Amino acid sequence: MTTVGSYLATRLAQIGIERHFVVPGDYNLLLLDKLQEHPGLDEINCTNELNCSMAAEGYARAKGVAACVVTYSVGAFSAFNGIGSAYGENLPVILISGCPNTNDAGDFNLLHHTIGTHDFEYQLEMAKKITVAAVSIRRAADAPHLIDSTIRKAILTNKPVYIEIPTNLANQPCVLPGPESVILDSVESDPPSLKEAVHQAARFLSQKLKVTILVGPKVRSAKAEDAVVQLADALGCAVVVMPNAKSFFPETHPQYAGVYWGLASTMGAQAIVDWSDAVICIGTVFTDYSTVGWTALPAESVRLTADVDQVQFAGTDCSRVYLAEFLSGLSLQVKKNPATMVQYKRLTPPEPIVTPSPAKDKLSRKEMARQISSLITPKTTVFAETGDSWFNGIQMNLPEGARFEIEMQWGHIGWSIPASFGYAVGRPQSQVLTMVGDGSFQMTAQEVSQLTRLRIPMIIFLLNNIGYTIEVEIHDGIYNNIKNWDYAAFVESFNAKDGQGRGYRATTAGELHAAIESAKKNRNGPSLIECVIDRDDCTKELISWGHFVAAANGRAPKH
Ligand SMILES: Cc1ncc(Cn2nnc(CCOP(=O)(O)OP(=O)(O)O)c2C)c(N)n1
Ligand SMILES: [Mg+2]
Repeated sequence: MTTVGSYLATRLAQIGIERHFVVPGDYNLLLLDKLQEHPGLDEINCTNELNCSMAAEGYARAKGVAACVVTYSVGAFSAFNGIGSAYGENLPVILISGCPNTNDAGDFNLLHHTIGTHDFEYQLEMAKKITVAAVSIRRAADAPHLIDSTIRKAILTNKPVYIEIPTNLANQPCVLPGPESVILDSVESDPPSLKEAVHQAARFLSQKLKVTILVGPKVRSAKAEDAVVQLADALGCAVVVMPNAKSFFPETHPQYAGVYWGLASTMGAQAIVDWSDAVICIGTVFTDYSTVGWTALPAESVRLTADVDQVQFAGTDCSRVYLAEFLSGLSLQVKKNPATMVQYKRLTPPEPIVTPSPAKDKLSRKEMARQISSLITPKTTVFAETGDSWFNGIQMNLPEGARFEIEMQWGHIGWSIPASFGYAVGRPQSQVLTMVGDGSFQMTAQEVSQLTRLRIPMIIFLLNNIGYTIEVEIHDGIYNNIKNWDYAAFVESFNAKDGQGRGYRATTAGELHAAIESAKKNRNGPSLIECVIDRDDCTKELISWGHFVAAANGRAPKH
């Protein structure tokens, strides 16, 4: 026999979690003890539950799955925000919340950390809306089945789930876990559907002259990145990626043709998609933001959509066809069709060389982006926060192996600080560079203290343009003005006696260069470099993007 808490700990370790993110509360303390007792798990404290859930979201980007443990209501309500992000970003995060003693409902007790009624179901009902499975364990005997079935749903769907454990059950006895295959076994495509999908897709493509592959964000969660390369090699066509799929196809591949993001695209990418008579949309998600207010969306007639478990195009719709299997099967049936790659090379001039600014020059956005870009190595992971950081990041070229993380679906400003922290915990071998605006930073800044605590050598580029510039470009108003902070001093305030965090302020090209050289040497803690930029010195892509998003937001009511 084991206990409910130890059963959960075993399952979390079996799915690959080594660090779980927590904020303690009296409803989860016994559970935290049980998790910490497991030799394969180490808890990571966070400063609040919003950051805890975002750190788990970031850890899932690094490790494929994550868990965060919070207390009832006052903790879980904040954590729901990170769960929303995990849902939108296709990340299996397991939200675990303590909850009232199983006797309290029946005893008609009123309790702390509740809304002050006898209803203790509301949190579970809320969780059902933002997860693919939400369970409340009311008896120890039910724990094994509920835990296994809920965790399996997260693994199969790459979506978040919710498990609620009463404060008096974590230490109650239950049976030992069975084989891990019960939660980890993969699922295969339906063979006749797979065969039909591959056959019809090969036929559709054989009738096309100008084929392009468009890679979307779901290729990561579908574990299909290698299969995309296989299909690209078989076709020889141009391959473009959506902004939230940057780095999910190697930018050093000879057929890489850039980021397709309407007017915010990298050079030549939009033109080649517009020129194509077939666009293989792999794991794509077309939203108002990713289509620049619906101005960049390949026509239905040219789209062959290959989704996580479905293939759809003119006259064909096949379900239970898993993405990696479909792409690999298709790569064996298609013929070379390099037309779009030939055309891309013809219509795309070589990248303009950005010359370094003289050291004494006032720091410009362009010079900041140039210096950050030059830091990226195969071991780098770039985090780009909502804001002009998105547009700066999209334009940066990535060497083989470098990764790029963006939260375009949920778009919670401040995500990048806790998420990059969680990512760095999951992938300590990466050098994480985070680009975050001043407005976003102010949302979740205190999580930098955990980077100091764990001595994580992250470099944070804080783009200080004294305001919400991305909002300004959508629609301006006094609400886009924010209080300035002394960001360098703020970060060093977390050192207290023994921390090694460093803060720098760069107002010229030379100061930025010097700050970067110092930050590279600081291997015992985070380095934040505040880049002081003019409020209006933003990318031209943000200006165009903001215009079209504002137009989409402003469409007159139809009825
Ligand atoms: C939690 C949350 N609250 C409000 C918003 C709306 N929003 N989106 N972007 C912003 C401004 C971001 O400003 P910064 O981080 O300074 O970025 P830039 O100035 O554009 O570089 C807001 C206020 C949001 N995206 N997420
Ligand atoms: Mg700003």
